[in-house]
Amino acid sequence: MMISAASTPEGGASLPLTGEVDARHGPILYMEDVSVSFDGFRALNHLSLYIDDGELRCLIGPNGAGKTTLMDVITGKTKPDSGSVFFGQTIDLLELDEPAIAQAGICRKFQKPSVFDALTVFENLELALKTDKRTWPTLFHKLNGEQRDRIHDVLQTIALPAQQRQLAGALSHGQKQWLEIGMLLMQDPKVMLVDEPIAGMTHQEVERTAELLLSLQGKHSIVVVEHDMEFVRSIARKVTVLHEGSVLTEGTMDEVQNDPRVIQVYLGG
Ligand SMILES: Nc1ncnc2c1ncn2[C@@H]1O[C@H](COP(=O)(O)OP(=O)(O)OP(=O)(O)O)[C@@H](O)[C@H]1O
Repeated sequence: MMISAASTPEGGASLPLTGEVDARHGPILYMEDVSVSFDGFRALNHLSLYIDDGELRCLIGPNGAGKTTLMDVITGKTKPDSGSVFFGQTIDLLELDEPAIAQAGICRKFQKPSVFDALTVFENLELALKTDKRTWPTLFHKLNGEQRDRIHDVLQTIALPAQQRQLAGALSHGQKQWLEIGMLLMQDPKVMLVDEPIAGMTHQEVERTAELLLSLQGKHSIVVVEHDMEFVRSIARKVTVLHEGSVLTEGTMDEVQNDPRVIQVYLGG
């Protein structure tokens, strides 16, 4: 879970603060001409991608298209062979390690929820507060009013105020996913990368997740990787289709679904 990485930045390096990201004259996040090879296999092939400040972007593509590798490059897990990756206009992500990138305001939600089952919903959010954990050794530190308000705001956003005293382990699968999104929100990220958020959810949970992600756009820039086309249609403004490590096309869901190249890639024909 990126929360732990974000909350334990390696000391020493001067880390850019979230508020300093400069997206005034362009995208909040961009990758240009990025290539990644694994043992000679090109997982990303001269890929360029631009994400606007506050947008909700969906990323689709067949298995092996490079979606996970793209996320890994943005979060610093994988360093590309070539190309550039910038956060705002000034922060070169290739110069930062994973904890520094998380600290700068880019967080990632993996497919499987990883909340602390033995803690309450409230305590999970409390743990995720953007504080320096090196000077905060216990859970039972006294929250100030602002921190309490922040937790209550996030509880409202993820629609779990009624469950705040419940153990996270007793939540449904969907509720655990929302709690983990809430834990990321506690860090007030600029960019959230969300990997297959609805896998294993009930129909009702899927609808609620769509509402949640839609409510976050504008305040955060969100990149969602998802295979479920119906879900993508329900949230997408702009869809990027990856194929063989490159952007095949971008546009509205209707545009990409009617694109013969996309049809061919998905049908394999
Ligand atoms: N660490 C690695 N070593 C070798 N090959 C890798 C590695 N990581 C990814 N690949 C290969 O790179 C290609 C792109 O993989 P990636 O996981 O990014 O695709 P994806 O679009 O996320 O696929 P899926 O939808 O199946 O998750 C695949 O062919 C994969 O086998």
